Amino acid sequence: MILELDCGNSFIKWRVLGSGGVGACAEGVAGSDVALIESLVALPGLSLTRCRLVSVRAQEETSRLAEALVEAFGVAVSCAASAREMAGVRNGYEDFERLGLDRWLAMLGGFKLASGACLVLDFGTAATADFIAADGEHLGGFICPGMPLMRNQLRTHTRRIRYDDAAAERALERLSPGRTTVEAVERGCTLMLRGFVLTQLEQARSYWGDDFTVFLTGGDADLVRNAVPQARLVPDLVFVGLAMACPLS
Ligand SMILES: Nc1ncnc2c1ncn2[C@@H]1O[C@H](COP(=O)(O)OP(=O)(O)OP(=O)(O)O)[C@@H](O)[C@H]1O
Ligand SMILES: CC(C)(CO)[C@@H](O)C(=O)NCCC(=O)O
Ligand SMILES: [K+]
Repeated sequence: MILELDCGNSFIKWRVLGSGGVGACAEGVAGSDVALIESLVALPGLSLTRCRLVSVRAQEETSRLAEALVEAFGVAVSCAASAREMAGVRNGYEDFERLGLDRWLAMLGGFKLASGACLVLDFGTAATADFIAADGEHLGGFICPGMPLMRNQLRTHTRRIRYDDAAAERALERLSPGRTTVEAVERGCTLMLRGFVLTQLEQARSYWGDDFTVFLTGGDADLVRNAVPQARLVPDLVFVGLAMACPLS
């Protein structure tokens, strides 16, 4: 069994691939290293042979997690690393090592699935967009605050914006102008994300006409889904790229 981890800024997304190969036999989202290991230990019949991970966290934090995994499960851990070029995609950053590894892997996965020009949109702690041309050249991308950051900035820097998660979820059943604070904030931030998406689409059309694939990924991809009906929602796009960047032979 192979353990795969996507260590984002807020959560660790994990899944265990069975020896048969197709599909995950377990998966989840953990808020910390300790919570991750607890969830894994609780899995009946877990017998890990390998582990591969991608992290956008600090080097020391990532090493600490890798060591904890070695200690808990005795597995070798392989970490995705930056590259100038891989699987036909050329990293477009001036300094290729500065490009977030989650973005890089999602790009590798997207380009493989599209076999052509693609726009990769990821909605996590940050919202990101990356443009990959049909010849594999990465034209660059954009980074904005994602839903959790927008919402928390408003909560932190105002006195009268306060509400709980359940109210936030209810508020998103519609996107008409809010008549309560929670509706106004949740719908307003959602429309910001949708506006971001529409602007990226315009830019992609100016490069490639209609000849490109849009990918949506990340925990908040559902919030913008209706704005791009033609998009492919691929929640595990980073994992698709992770398998390409860390093949386990
Ligand atoms: N099962 C889930 N567990 C945790 N968050 C979820 C889940 N489903 C949707 N979300 C939402 O996804 C968002 C977090 O996105 P995601 O997990 O893709 O990224 P992240 O780890 O926070 O950050 P990064 O962008 O660095 O990967 C949060 O706003 C959260 O509300
Ligand atoms: C932008 C995030 C936070 C998205 O998870 C991550 O990819 C990251 O930390 N990137 C480094 C900065 C960059 O990509 O330019
Ligand atoms: K991410």
